[in-house]
Amino acid sequence: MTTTENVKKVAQVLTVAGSDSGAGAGIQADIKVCAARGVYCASVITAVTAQNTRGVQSVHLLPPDFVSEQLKSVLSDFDFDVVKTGMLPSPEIVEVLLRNLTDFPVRALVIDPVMVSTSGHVLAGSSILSIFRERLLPIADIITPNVKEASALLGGIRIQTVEDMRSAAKSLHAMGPRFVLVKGGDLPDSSESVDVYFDGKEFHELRSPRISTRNTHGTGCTLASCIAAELAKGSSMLSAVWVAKRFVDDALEYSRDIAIGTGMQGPFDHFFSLKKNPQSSRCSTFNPDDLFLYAVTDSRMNKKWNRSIVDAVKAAIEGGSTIIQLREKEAETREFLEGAKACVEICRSNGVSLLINDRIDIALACDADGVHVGQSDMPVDLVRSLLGPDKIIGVSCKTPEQAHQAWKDGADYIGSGGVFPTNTKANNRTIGLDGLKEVCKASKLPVVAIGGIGISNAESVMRIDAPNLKGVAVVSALFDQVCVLTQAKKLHKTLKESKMEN
Ligand SMILES: Nc1ncnc2c1ncn2[C@@H]1O[C@H](COP(=O)(O)OP(=O)(O)OP(=O)(O)O)[C@@H](O)[C@H]1O
Ligand SMILES: Cc1ncc(CO)c(N)n1
Ligand SMILES: [Mg+2]
Repeated sequence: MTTTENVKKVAQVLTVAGSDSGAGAGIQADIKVCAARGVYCASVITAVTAQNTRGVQSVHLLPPDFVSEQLKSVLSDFDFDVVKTGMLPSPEIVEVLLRNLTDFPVRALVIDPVMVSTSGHVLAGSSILSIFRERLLPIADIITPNVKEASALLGGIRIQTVEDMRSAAKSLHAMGPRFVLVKGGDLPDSSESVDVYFDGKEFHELRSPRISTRNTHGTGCTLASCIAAELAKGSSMLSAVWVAKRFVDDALEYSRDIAIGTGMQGPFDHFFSLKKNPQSSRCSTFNPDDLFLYAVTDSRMNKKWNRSIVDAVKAAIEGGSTIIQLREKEAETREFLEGAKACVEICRSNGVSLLINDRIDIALACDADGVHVGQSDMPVDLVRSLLGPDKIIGVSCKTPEQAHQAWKDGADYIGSGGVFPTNTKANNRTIGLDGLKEVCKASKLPVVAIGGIGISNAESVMRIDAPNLKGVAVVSALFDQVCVLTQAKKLHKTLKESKMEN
């Protein structure tokens, strides 16, 4: 027994699912995901499968009474934030789950309606459909069917396009869950992996390039468990879904070429973040491609155009900005913090990272994704020790020496400029395209160009032919304008066109 003093609450998930002896999917995947996301995971087993990378050889259902015993044991003892379900192989097992959830109400319920394994083996047959539709879906916070499962729940309709996925999500929402995510991992002929999210009013399409790998066994279980873990830590639903999508994406990318088992469907590594950068055991989720269209806010410009920081950020994101930096040189701390918190919420719901210029204290207080510092701000190694391994740190560099130091100190990217003269920063030396090229050549880190860049000259910057130049950062080109949205869209288009030419 513990006293109520000095107790530390740990986010807790309960997974109710089947065991996969190959450990790529099912209970084993769920526990690994939660551990990787810093969340405790208890497990109630509904069935045991004899399964490997070649397929499912055999399935053994646990007696419903024994599933009920397990549920009672943990639900009466633990304080779960979220219950997540995977394989629920019979109506009797769904029935005991429903009964236990009535006896021990939970805060959030994530339902992954597992029916068929990727290898084609039936894990839960059509006998579960009516109890799912009538009793389980109506109490779910989110359901995460793949296209085949969505089709089965809707009586066998055809789902072959993103448009079909949107209408399926809408029909499934009408069955009662608060949110629906139809996963498109198995959609035929697509260069992208697209999931469709519907909240009852709005749709979001979560897109990522399809990763070419055999190691996709367990993507569905992983996605749903990661959503559950993020919800348990207090995320909003859309932000949990985005984090989960990125987690699967990063895990697949990291595990693209690993070889476990001899079959067609290998497992992937859920602990990629511990291994990505062994020297420093960093587990950054930073994606250098996010530097593509980097929007930097400016308090003076917002004042001039009578715009709140929140409106500025919303418009920049809607126009295609891929990362946001708040640079509020003149704002009072209290006001800046309030604005920053609101912007963090907006950015999270859109899967866009938010950085704070210079102010480590604000970044910590609003739980921003990272900071950007200049050469005369706090040194990068000290920033890293204050922010910890997960946050993004960018640093401004004008010379190859500074670029090398930034890498040694543990920065994630470099902002290099001013490339062209600018009014935003007084007395700032311009390094020109040649200076930018030199920094890129010397840098082991990804680089974003900054300083006087806009629609008219963005192409010349992107053409310097440096593989680590990932994009441009802009201030006036977006925010010293009548319409931020229009300018962001135009600049995004220009950048995309120049990228395709390269
Ligand atoms: N090759 C891939 N590249 C990138 N993302 C992928 C790929 N395959 C699946 N995903 C993503 O993985 C997540 C799970 O989707 P998927 O449609 O594969 O679920 P599932 O069929 O339930 O998976 P499972 O194999 O566990 O049954 C989705 O976010 C999907 O977009
Ligand atoms: C036990 C189990 N649950 C879920 C899936 C779906 O990936 C699987 N293959 N095995
Ligand atoms: Mg699945």
